[in-house]
Amino acid sequence: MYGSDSATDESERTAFRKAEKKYKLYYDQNTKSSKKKKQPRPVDLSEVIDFKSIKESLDQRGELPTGISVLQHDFDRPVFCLEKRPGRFNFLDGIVMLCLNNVELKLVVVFSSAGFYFIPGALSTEEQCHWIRESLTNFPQPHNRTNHNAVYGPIHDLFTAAKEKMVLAEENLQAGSGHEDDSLASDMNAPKWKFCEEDSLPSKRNKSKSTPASVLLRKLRWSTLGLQFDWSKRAYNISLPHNKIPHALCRLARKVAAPEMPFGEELQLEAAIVNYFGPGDMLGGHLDDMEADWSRPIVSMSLGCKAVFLLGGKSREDPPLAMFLRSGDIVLMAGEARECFHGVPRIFTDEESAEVTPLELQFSHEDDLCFLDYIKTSRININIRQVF
Ligand SMILES: O=C(O)CCC(=O)C(=O)O
Ligand SMILES: [Fe+2]
Repeated sequence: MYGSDSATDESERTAFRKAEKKYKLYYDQNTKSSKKKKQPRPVDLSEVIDFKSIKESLDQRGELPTGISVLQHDFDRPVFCLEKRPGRFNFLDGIVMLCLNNVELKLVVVFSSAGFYFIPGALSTEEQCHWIRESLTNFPQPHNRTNHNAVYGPIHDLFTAAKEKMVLAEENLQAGSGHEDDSLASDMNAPKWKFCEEDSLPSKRNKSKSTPASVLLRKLRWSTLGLQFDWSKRAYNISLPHNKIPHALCRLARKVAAPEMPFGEELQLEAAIVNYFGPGDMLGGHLDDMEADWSRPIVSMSLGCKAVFLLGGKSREDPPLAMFLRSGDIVLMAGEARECFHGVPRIFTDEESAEVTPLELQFSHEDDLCFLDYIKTSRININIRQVF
């Protein structure tokens, strides 16, 4: 899955790496005054596929760019589909079949899809807000693991603690007590962490050892739902305690995955990864290759700030296609597309490019300002998959 994307000399040279560097956020160093706010380096976005404007030109003029088709499907929005994946050889574009039908010889050209589908604006603003709330409050709760588990063990109620300006501080272990619900953290001497008010900490030294919940929230990079993934072994660990994927999420994923499922079969949604991106964060090129059957679809939804997504080919040498992902877009990667490198080199957190105005309006109630505060400069991705 992730992790193998260190910027070694070799990876610098691949077409995928070059595209990542093209879109990645860099700041201009040579601002004359050091007091001047550092400026993001301008990036050429002219080659980025924009499915929102493709949908507009389909709605208004019935036009579609070459290489992209629209699927008849019971989803109430158009489902776009790439006719071939990046890097695919031309002679494989169409498979020519000879059919013997009642003595008549027919020549049929079958265009197989690349297994990559894009539904722009699939989620309403209300649905987006629902999944943003869930991603920040319920999804990072134990038994679901997060990137913070490795250091702190399971953390409860991070979002509330951040809202209440709490700090996470080390607590002396009571004799015999251990981490209650983290089977990997079996070391009884491991420090235990607890949220408290900063002023309640007894000494300056304790204060310096504590971490504000708001910092931990900003550093939340992933949480996992359903079957838990053990990153150290790079495998699903079915013996770890886990919660079921919420029904509503399964229902949504099944509906989106339907065009890529054999007739009568239903996708079993067993695991999901929630990725959290702050300004400057990226997800390096990778394959999701830890599942038993790679051809099974992955359903992936975008929330919050706009991003650039790269879809490469089966080799990092294949030049990837870049496309915008906006809040409410859903992507389906199935069949061949499951074997393609992909990643997110850039999210846009500036007011103009983030395109989060509908979320701002929806989260305008006083009680929701904490969600708005987060999502204005963040992106969340939820991707759901069958493991076995
Ligand atoms: O953030 C995204 O849109 C992609 C996430 C992804 O590829 C993954 O988690 O495997
Ligand atoms: Fe992925």
